[in-house]
Order: sequence, then C-alpha cells, then structure tokens
Amino acid sequence: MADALVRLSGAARLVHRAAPLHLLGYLANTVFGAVLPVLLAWLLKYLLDELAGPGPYQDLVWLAVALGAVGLVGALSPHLGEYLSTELDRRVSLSAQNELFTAVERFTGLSRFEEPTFHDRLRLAQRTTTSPIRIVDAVCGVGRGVLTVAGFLGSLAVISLPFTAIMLLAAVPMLVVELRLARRRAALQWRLGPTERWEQFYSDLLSNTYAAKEVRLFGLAGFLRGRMNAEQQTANRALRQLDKREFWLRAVLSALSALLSAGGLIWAITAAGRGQVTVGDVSMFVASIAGVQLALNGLVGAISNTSYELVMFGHYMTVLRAEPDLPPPARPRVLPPLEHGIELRNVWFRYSDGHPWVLRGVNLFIPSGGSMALVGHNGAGKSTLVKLLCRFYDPTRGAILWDGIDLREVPVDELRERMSAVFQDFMNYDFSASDNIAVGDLAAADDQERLETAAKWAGVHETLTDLPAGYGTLLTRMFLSESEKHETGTGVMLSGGQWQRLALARAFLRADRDLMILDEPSAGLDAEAEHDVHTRLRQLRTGATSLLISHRLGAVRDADLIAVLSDGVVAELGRHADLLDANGLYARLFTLQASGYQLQGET
Ligand SMILES: Nc1ncnc2c1ncn2[C@@H]1O[C@H](COP(=O)(O)OP(=O)(O)OP(=O)(O)O)[C@@H](O)[C@H]1O
Repeated sequence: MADALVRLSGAARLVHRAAPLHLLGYLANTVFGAVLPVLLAWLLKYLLDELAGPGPYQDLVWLAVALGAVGLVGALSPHLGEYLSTELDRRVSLSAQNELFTAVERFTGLSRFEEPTFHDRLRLAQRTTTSPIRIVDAVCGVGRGVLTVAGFLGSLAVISLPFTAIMLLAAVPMLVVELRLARRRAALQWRLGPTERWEQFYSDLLSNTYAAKEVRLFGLAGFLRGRMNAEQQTANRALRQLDKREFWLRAVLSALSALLSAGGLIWAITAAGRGQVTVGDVSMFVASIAGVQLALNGLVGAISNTSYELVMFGHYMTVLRAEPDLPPPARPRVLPPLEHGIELRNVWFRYSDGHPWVLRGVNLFIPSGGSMALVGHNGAGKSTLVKLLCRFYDPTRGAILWDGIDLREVPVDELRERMSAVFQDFMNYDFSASDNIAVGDLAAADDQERLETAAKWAGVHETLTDLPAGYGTLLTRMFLSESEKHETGTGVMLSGGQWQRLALARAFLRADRDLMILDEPSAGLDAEAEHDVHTRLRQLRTGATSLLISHRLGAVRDADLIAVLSDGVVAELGRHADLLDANGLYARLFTLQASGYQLQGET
C-alpha cells in the first residue's frame, strides 16, 4: 500500500510538472462529468412528478430549460475531456521519456546494459511513459465513480434502503476479482518481457540492413520468422489463458448483477401498483439502478486500472531510482593533465562473479608522452583492459592510477574528456558524413574546417567530398534527408575501410586529448592506407600518450613499448628488438606473420 502511494504521488507530480493547466481543466471537467447523470436524474424526477401532479405547471418551463442546458454542457464535456486527455498524454509522455533517458544516462558504465533484467525493466518503463496520465485518468475515474455511485445510492436509499445495501455489497466480490486480475495482468507483462524482446530481436534481424546479407545468403529468413512467430505464440498463449479467466469471472459477476437489478425492478413496479411509490419514484429507481450499476462497473474498472498502472509505473520508478552502476566518488578529485603516466596496479577483472577471470593481476605502466602497443591472442583481454582504462567497469581488484590518482576518485566525465578512442566495434551512425565525424566532439559540429582536417588526417576527405551531397550526404539507406523527401534518395553506404577511416576521423577530432586509445584501428584498411594512418598517427601524437592494439605486428613494431598480454597478465614488455631477442610469444607471433608475408611474396 505504501508503495502504491509513493507511485501514485510520483505519477501525479510528473503530470503536474508536465502540464499543470491542462491537468486542472481535466480535473474540473471530470468532476462535472461525475455529477451530471445524478443532476439529470433529479431534474427528470421533478419534471415527471410535476407532470403527474394536479398543476398548475409553473415550474415546467424552468425544469425543461435546466434539463436542456445541463444536457448541452453534458454533450460538450466528453469532447473537451478527450482533447484535454490527449494533450496531457502528449505532454506527459514527452516529459516522462526525457526523465527516463536522463536517468539512463546516469549509468556511466556498461554493466547495466549487460543485464537482461535491466532491459526487461527498461522496455516496460519505456512503455509506461504514458502511465502517469493513465493513472491520473484512472484515479479521476475512481473519483467520478465514487461521486456518481454516491449520488445514485443516495437517491436509491430514499426509495429503498435494503436494496441500496444489497447493491453495494454485490460490488465487493466484483472489486476483489478485478483487483486480482489487474495484479495478474501486470505480473504477466513482466514475465512476458523476455519473450517480447526476443520477438523484437528476430523482427529486427528480418528488417535491418546490417543483417540482410547473411539472412539472404544463408537463407535464414524462414528460420528467423519461425522463431519470431514461436515467441509471439508463447506470449499469445499466456495472454489468452488470462483473457479466458477474465471472461468467465466477469460473465458470472455480470449475470448476478443483472439478476439483482431485475429483482429490484420487479419490486419497484409492484410497489407502484400498490400505490406505495409515485411514478416519478419508479423513474428515479430505474435511473438509479442503471446508474449505480454502470457507475459501480466504472468504479471497479477504474480501481483495477489504477492498480495495474501503478504496478507498471513501478518499473519506470525503479529505473529512475536505480543506483548508478559505477559509484561516484564521495570526494571527487580534479583530474590533472597527464604528466607521468597511467599505472595498472595488480588489476584483476572478471565481468561478473559468474564469469571467469579475464585479467589476473596486470601490472603495467603506460608512460606519458609515449606510444605503447598491446598485443596478445584473441580473448587475451586487450579490449577489456581498454574498457577499464575508460572506466566502463571498475577493476574487481587492484587499481588504475592516473598520475597516482585512482580513476574511481574522479568524475567519470572528466576522465573521458581527457581521452580519445577508436573501439574495435566502432559505431556506424545513420547520420550525415559531417555528423558521423562530429560525434567525436560535438563542439566541432559546425566547424567545417575542423571536421575536414580530421577527415584529411584519416585519409577519407576525398571520399567524402565526392559523395552526392559532400559532407552533408546521409550515410544510410534507411532514411531520407529533408531535401530528399520526394526523391528516391541519395543516401550512401560506405565500404568497411571507409567507415573505419571515418571512425578514425572521429577520434582525430579529439587528437589534443591526453590519451588516445586505438583498438584495432586499421583492421579494415588496405596496406597503403594502414601505412598512411600510422605515419599520420605518429606525427600527430608525437609527445602524446597513445595505446595501440593490433594483431598486425608490423604496425606496432615502432611503438616505444610493446606489452604482451597472456593468461591474464603482462607476460612480456619491451621494445620490438628486445622482444625479438627474448624469443617469447611476441617473437613467435611476429616471425609467423613475417613468414606469412614472405610466402605470399614468393608465390
Ligand atoms: N561484456 C562481456 N561480458 C562477458 N565476457 C566478456 C565480455 N567482453 C569480453 N568478454 C570475455 O572476456 C575475454 C577477453 O575479451 P577481450 O575482448 O578483452 O579480448 P581481446 O584480447 O580484445 O580479443 P580480440 O583480440 O579477439 O579482440 C573473452 O574471453 C571474452 O569472452
């Protein structure tokens, strides 16, 4: 109950923040809607009693005018209610969505995004951005229902007190059943979360351009469609079961309530026949029974809707109130420009308690102003180490120190401001070419000269100027630009290597940062481009700190220091020549690659 009240006040405050005036208008209209049927019933009773009386009929005209006026306003009220409700809906969902994603931004690491239950909750939270207004709607429905029920019950009580009590008692089982059903439905939505996300996953694979090649070549469409349908059928089965249960329970309750009304009607008619009640009383009785039943149904429905929406809104509030995934420093320290270097001190890391150790006591010093290369087998933990440097996760044990300051002691934004990176799995945004570079530093979004310089350094400037709309060309075939609304579109897809150069340009836009991380920056580049990029990098980064990961050992041989990661530790460390002399893993990998090139050259 306390939880429900917290959610209720959360939803009400959200609606009030988003649209206070519309809310006020909506509430006023709701109150009017609630008293309207009772008002009409009373006016009708007076009119009939007046007509059935001996006369003179001096109030007849006023009663007719009053009936007409109330009827007219009553006719307008639903339209006004609908308009206000839709507008409230729009404003509240915008505000709720904004608050939800502002909260998601607080998760500055990656671990939350790797928790399936977080995705289930986030999906429900996204769907419930319209919940606050539905809650207000349902609460208004409860208020309206209470007013109308009270009005009609009062009227009914004037005619028959026992019958009023019976009508009221009959509503109790209905309320209990509806509340249970509402809770079941909300619980089912939560249980179906994974099923619905799988279904969405398969339908995305069937429709997005990234998967289209493999789906077609491997003939996966039927297989994916089958799995998508199976997920939907699973959800349908569970929903159908609940629907059937709802149907039977409601049918039984409605039948009982109809029998009750019929009994009341028979009593009223026989009482009128015996002259115990007037014709106006019979009219009032009929109106009251119909009104009470309708209003009680509405009231019970509104209570159960409120209960359902409150449970669903709980997911939204849970996301909003979740603790940050990376604890913010209690007393944040200022991160100075890197002077000495970054030290990984006995760093142990695993992705969760259930995952195996990836790093098992890494000790490494990345000196400021130097270039370090990190090599090792697939899965050795190189990218993991990079993610720890960016503080996407905290080390499970040990620490990473920036000029002696633990990364956990500085605000994460400050740390990332001092870095630039090209990740192994870099993003291709469905933006224009300019925007694809500008995301590296949004402050440069309107600085064409800076964007072009970065593109030139990455060797992609000519490619971009040759595009149909130059740097303004949309790099997607999924969307049209504003100017292309009536054309087939000139959006372009770049080649793998061209995308990679664009990712490099994005990183070069931040070339002035203290640390540049390049995780496989040239995997998709041709030999000449790779050579160009590395030469450019050396020029650009002279005197600056960089960490390069590459399986192409020819690209790392010029690094000031090369670290070899193996079995979760730094197994070898030194310059290229030293490592060759040491005749360890690096020497073996380098010789293997070099002999491969030689063989290729000989054939
Ligand atoms: N988000 C994650 N959750 C769980 N395990 C992960 C995650 N990311 C990577 N791993 C595991 O951590 C280990 C190290 O992966 P990592 O990507 O750091 O290797 P790598 O050295 O960069 O490999 P490669 O050379 O293939 O890029 C692998 O066994 C991988 O399965």
